[in-house]
Amino acid sequence: SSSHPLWPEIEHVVQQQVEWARLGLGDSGSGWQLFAEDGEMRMYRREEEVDGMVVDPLKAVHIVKGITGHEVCHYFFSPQYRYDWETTLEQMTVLETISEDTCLFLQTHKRIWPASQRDVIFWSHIRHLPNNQDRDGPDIWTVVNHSTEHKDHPANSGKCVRIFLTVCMLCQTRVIPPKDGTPITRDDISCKITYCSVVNPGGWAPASVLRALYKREYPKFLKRFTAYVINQTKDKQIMF
Ligand SMILES: CCCCCc1ccc(-c2ccc(S(=O)(=O)CCO)cc2)cc1/C=C\c1ccccn1
Repeated sequence: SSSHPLWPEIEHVVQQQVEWARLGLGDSGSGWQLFAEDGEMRMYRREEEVDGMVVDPLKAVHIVKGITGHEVCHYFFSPQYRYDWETTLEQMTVLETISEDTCLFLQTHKRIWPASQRDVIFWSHIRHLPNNQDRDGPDIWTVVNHSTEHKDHPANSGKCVRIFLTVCMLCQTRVIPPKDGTPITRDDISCKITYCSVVNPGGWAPASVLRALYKREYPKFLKRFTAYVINQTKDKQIMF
C-alpha cells in the first residue's frame, strides 16, 4: 500500500527504470556491445567497473509470439513459479507481502566457483501502465526488482556475500486482430520484452569469471523463462 516506508523509493525507481528500458540502445558511440543473439533475442552489455568490480549493465530485447506482457510479468513477479524457471536459485523467501503488487524477497543463489555464494534482498513491484491517452500508444506491463536492506538479514552476516541489483522486465503487447472479425487467438498476439539488469556482485569476484557467467547465464535465463511462460499459458485464456 502507498503508506509503506518503501513506497517513495518504489515510485521513483519504477519511473526511472521504465524510462531507461524504453530508451533505445543509442548509437554505437553509447558503448552497448551485442554479446548474444538467438532468433528474435538480442543481448547487449556495457563494460563498467565500480571499485574494480564488474557491474556491467545488461539490456536484452526479445519478441515472443503467443503471449502478452501481462502474462510475462505475472510469471516473473509471482513467487509460486520462481523455482520452475530460475535455475540459479538455491533458496527464495518472501520476507514481506507489502501489497498484492509488491513483495520483499530474500534469495540465495547457487555458488559459482571460484567465487563465494551470493544472496540478495530486493523489493519487487508489478505495474500496468495502460495507454489510455493515445490509442496507438504502447500498453506496458513491467516488473521492477531493486535491492534493499532488511533489519533481520544484515548483509554478509552468514556464508553469503550480499549482492545489489536493479532489474526491469518491461513488456509491450502487440495484437493484430483477425481481418474476418473472428476472436483474437494466441496466433494474433506477441510481446516485445526489454529486460534490463545491473548486478553489483558485492564482494570481489574475478572479472573474467563474472563476464563468462553473464555471457552464459543471461541468454539461458531469458530463453528458459520465455519458453516457460509460453508453455504455462498455451492452453489458458489470454491474460491481456
Ligand atoms: C560470482 C557471482 C555473482 C553474482 C551471481 C548472481 C546472483 C543473482 C543474480 C540475479 C539475476 C537476476 C535476478 S531477477 O532478474 O531479479 C529474477 C529473480 O531471481 C535476480 C538475481 C545474478 C547473478 C549474476 C549472474 C547471473 C545472471 C543470470 C542468471 C544468473 N546469474
